[in-house]
Amino acid sequence: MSELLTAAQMRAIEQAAIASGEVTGLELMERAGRGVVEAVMEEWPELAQSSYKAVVLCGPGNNGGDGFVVARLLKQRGWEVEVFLYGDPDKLPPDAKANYERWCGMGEVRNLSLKSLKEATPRPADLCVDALFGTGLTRPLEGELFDIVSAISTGNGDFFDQRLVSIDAPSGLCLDSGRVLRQPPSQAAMKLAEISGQKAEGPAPFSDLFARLTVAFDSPKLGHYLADGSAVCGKLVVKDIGLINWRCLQSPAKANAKTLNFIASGRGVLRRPEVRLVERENQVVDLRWFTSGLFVGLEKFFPSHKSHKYAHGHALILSGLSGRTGAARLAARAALRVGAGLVTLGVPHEAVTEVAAHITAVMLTEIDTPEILSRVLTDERLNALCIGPGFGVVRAAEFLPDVLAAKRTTVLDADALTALSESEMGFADLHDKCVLTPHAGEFKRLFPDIAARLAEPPVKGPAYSKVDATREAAKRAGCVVLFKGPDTVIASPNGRCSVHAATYERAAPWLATAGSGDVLSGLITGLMARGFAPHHAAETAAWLHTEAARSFGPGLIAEDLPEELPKVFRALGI
Ligand SMILES: NC(=O)C1=CN([C@@H]2O[C@H](COP(=O)(O)OP(=O)(O)OC[C@H]3O[C@@H](n4cnc5c(N)ncnc54)[C@H](O)[C@@H]3O)[C@@H](O)[C@H]2O)[C@@H](O)CC1
Ligand SMILES: [K+]
Repeated sequence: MSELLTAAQMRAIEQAAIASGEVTGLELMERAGRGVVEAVMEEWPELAQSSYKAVVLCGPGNNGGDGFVVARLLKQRGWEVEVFLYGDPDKLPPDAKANYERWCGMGEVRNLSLKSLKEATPRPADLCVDALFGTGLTRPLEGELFDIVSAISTGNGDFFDQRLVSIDAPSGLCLDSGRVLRQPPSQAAMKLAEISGQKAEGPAPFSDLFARLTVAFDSPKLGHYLADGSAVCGKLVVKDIGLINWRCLQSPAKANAKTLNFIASGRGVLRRPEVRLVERENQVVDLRWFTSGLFVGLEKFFPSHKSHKYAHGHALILSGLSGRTGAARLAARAALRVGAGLVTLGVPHEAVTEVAAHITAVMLTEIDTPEILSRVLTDERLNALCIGPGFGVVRAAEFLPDVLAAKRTTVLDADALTALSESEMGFADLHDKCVLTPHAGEFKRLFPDIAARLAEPPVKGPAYSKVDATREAAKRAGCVVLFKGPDTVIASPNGRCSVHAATYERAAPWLATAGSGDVLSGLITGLMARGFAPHHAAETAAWLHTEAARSFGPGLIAEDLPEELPKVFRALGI
């Protein structure tokens, strides 16, 4: 299981390990540099066959220190290595300084400028190592540094031949938010923005693919997955630097006083991960648990139905008016495929014929008014609800009070979210068994101030992130919020948070197709019917949704997603 760390958490872990006497900072830096060289040779095996030319750009902190280690290790392999330093060598932190000095015994260090870089690369280098900034980036790049980083971004390969490896992060990327820090806007840009009514933004050194390979240490950071992170990192490799086992083995009995203080301060080293990456490993375990029938919770409500279909729950999906019933039918099909025991569509009278013509395993009940819904919900076996897909905003506003009063596990999506944002009732009636599934536009309508903060250009680090925004939203709403995107963030009011990334090797751009969101809602509803807690259901649904899309491949339409699930389950061995 991966936990996604903030830069401060990573720093705190390193400091605690060093303070405990487990390892020195110098040794950690050596392991980091070794990890980078290893990752480079794994990514480009042709580079391991002979010796080549590298340019290494070192920054003023420990990221630069890693760069000096990489330079030394490549030189020891017989490479021609040109090293550049941005900043004053006398001001380097101690471990970086030690590695600077070791390198000085092997080769020259040039002052980093566009001119010196051009002079040193009459022919492009085979590898460029970006060791300018990592977790210590606090402000946007400026001046010549800005120009250099813009110039080296992949595609601008005057100085090197395509292979750009970034140590820890593409320099300029905020590792807490996945956003590339921008300079404050110029006066002219502000004036222009004022006229066009848009937000003024200063320049960023890059905004799309930067590195071909990014090598991080210990654990991935939030910024590797959120926002632009995955686009600018290229491929992400995380190398162990020996701290994971140390963290696992730490127990209060073994830890020394400094570590104990650290644990007590609760800064995230030894306690449960604060943000987890939703991955195959943890979802497979969870899925086995649910298909084995050992789920908890429902038995206590339906003791006599333990091995009956009711033991797998009964989901009620509310349908829109005729001509708009497709969305709810998609959701219902997904709920059934993901294993809800029974799924019923609640359909308005005038759409009954339309819906009945399309369904077989899904059941149908007529629900025309909120009063009828309340009557239907006197059947306590209906344990999960979904309202919103194709439902109509006005109807959603009428139904919402009764839906929420029923206090079932409930997914609110699409029109239900718009109705919620327009209604006077605010978030007071939501309860902790609700899941809101907004995309960016719906999120903005529901939480305009939070969305505005997230839209502010990131001019200093750590920048406000989608994790910050979703956590704030979940706290305000008092329920789980799943904020959609290629970087989906799921947060609970207690701060529990997960990131599901359909990026890097899990990218499935064809998932952005009409009706795909309705399927996601159905999956969450179905899993909640089966007894999954809301946060867990949202995580697992997001993962299965992408997995089904990846399994099907390009050409996918929303209808294919539920039908692909059996294949996904089979591939998982369940
Ligand atoms: N601390 C440790 O023990 C380890 C650190 N490691 C490396 O160390 C890195 C973190 O090192 P640091 O905390 O020194 O941070 P960085 O090396 O990322 O950068 C910090 C320095 O950059 C300056 N700076 C920040 N933003 C700037 C900007 N826009 N323009 C100009 N200067 C700017 C800061 O004032 C500071 O001097 C990690 O990313 C990783 O690569 C690894 O060696 C593993 C071990
Ligand atoms: K870097």
